[in-house]
Order: sequence, then C-alpha cells, then structure tokens
Amino acid sequence: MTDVIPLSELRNQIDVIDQQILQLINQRASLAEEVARTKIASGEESCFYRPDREALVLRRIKELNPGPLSNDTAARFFRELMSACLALEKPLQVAFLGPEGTFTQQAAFKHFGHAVCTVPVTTIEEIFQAVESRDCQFGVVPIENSTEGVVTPTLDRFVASPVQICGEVAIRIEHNLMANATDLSQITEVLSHRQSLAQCRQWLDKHLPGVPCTEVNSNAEAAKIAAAKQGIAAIAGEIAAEIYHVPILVHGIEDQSDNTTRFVIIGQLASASTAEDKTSLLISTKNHAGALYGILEPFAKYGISMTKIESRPSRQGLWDYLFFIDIDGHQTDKDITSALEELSSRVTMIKILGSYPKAIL
Ligand SMILES: O=C(O)C(=O)C[C@]1(C(=O)O)C=C[C@@H](O)C=C1
Repeated sequence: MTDVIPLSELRNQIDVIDQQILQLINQRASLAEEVARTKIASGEESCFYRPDREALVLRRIKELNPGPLSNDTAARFFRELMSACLALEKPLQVAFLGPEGTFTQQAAFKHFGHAVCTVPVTTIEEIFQAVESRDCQFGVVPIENSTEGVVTPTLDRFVASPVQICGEVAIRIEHNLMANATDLSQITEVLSHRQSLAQCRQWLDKHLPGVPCTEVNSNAEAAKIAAAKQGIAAIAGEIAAEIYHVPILVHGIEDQSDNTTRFVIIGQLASASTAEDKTSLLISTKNHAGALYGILEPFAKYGISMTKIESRPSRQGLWDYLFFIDIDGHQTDKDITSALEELSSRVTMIKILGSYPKAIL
C-alpha cells in the first residue's frame, strides 16, 4: 500500500502557505499604493490604469508559471490581484451596455477584473458619451461577432469620436432561451438584442416558427422583462438568467457553436508599446480604380500583417469609402510609421484609433 499523507498534515501545510500568500499579496498591494504616490508626484493623477504594464505582467506570469495550474488560470488570479491593487490606487469607472448581466459587463470584468466599478448605460452611443465627457474613464463596446460580423453602430461612432482604443477582449457567447414557462409551446414572444436574435436565427426558425421576435436594447433587459411576464422568452446569457431569476428552457441556442464577440476598451489614454500590440486605423479614400490596392500596398511593402479590413460608406461624399483596418504592431514601430507616412499621400484621411496590447485572457 502506498503511503498517504494524513489530511491534517496537508491542511497544516496549506494553512502555512495561505499565510505566506496573504502576506505577499498585501506587500504587493502596499507597493501599488506607493506607485500611486509616485504617479501623483509626477503629475499623473487623472488615471492610474496602465494597459501596457498590465499586459506585460500577465504575459510574464504565463511565461513563469510552473504548473500544475494552467497558464490561463494563473493569469486570471493575477488579473484579479492587479484589479484589487488598482482599486486601492483609485477605483476605475467603466461604462457598459446595461443593465447588469450583459455580455458587455462580462467583457469588462474579464478585461479589468472584478474590482472595477461597472456603470450601466443603455446604448453604445451612451458608452461613447460617458467616456468623452469623462464621467467614466473607460467604456467597453462590442466591435465584431464571429457569426454576425461587425457591429456597425460602434464602427460608425469611431469616425467622429476623440476616444482611443486601449485594449481588446473576446468573449465566447453562449445564448440561452429563458422564460417563465414549462415548455416552448407556451412562448408567445421572444425578446433580445438585435445581434443576439440574428445569432440564433436558424434555431428560432426551427423551434419557434411564427413566434414574433422583438428587439430590445440588450439581452439582459430582455431577461428582466421575461422575468416579469409569463410566456415572454428572452435570449440571454446564463448570468442574466441568474440575476433576474428566469429559468433557462434551452441552453446553447446560438447557430454557430464557437460564437465569439470581440470587444474593445475605449478611453482617453494611449497605451505604450508592449511588443505584442495591435493598431486600429480608420482610412478614408475616394472610390477610384486601384484605391484599395493603394491602401494595401504600403502595408505589404513594410511587412505589416493586417488582421482585419472592413469597408463602410462614409456618409460624407457620395463615393467616399471608409476602411476600418487592424494591423499587427504599435503605432510607434518604425515600419508602421513609414507605412502610414507613405499611405498619407494616397488617401483623404488616416485616423489612428489606438494601439493596444493583444488580448491575453
Ligand atoms: O505599475 C503600475 O503602474 C501600477 O499601477 C501597478 C499595477 C499592478 O498592480 O501591477 C496596477 C495597476 C496598473 O494598471 C498597472 C499595474
């Protein structure tokens, strides 16, 4: 028989380690408070959050992690630890598409940790306004979904906004049908956000044919209404079902099983280079032959990889086009400055929406 260590002995060892961890995390928190004093002394009082530094800390933790915890689990611990340390310096206010329980709020917590103060607003427009007016230091907005493509209200709002993109985060979106009903035959109407209804279109056509679908501002709002009315169903995430106490009738009704939404963090802060960054650009050009080639060519010449390109009518002139482009690298990288310089003579406008660390969690 193999020797097993008695439970009491193992628990004693755990108690000793917990005490050491407790001391160490508080030592770290005291250093963060010291960092705040240093930042104030150098006149950086307005916002203590540093997306570039946080990215470097989390990447280093993943590199150093000896296991058996997975790299992602270790990074999530440190995500929460930094979030708590930052809250000691100054709690962050982050605007999201409310009410409580939306995927946008989930994205905010995934990116900033749970010590931030999330502020619910009702539209994407209001998220931008909250950041522009500095009522909130940051906002989280959906930008693209793997099933439905780009979120046009977000892209269009970037055209005139002075805010910068300073981070990105992706969330796996699982939709559920929830209602105060015992089975699908009792459902008289389905409510959800426009994007969520679109992401479940095939399922709805198959399982609830002829049942009217109504758009509301968010899927959490749909869950809130469904909680109060018998037979009204909502499509929303599990967290919304828990918060508003609506029973889930069917889990995972999204048409694509890997349905994922990418969100960006907007603020009035530039993120410094971390060596693993992305830069988002808005480029406007006249619609002449070779216009798109003219945009792509400088990126190819300087070996810059493009991760996204999206075109939208500019609404300014009849034939002007806007391109939303994501490239690998930071705007301060030499290759990128050279490419943008060459590009500037070929297009009517280049706006750098921001350089930011690639998503880590
Ligand atoms: O290094 C800093 O500037 C800090 O404020 C410390 C710290 C951390 O806890 O490591 C906290 C918040 C910042 O967003 C980045 C890092």
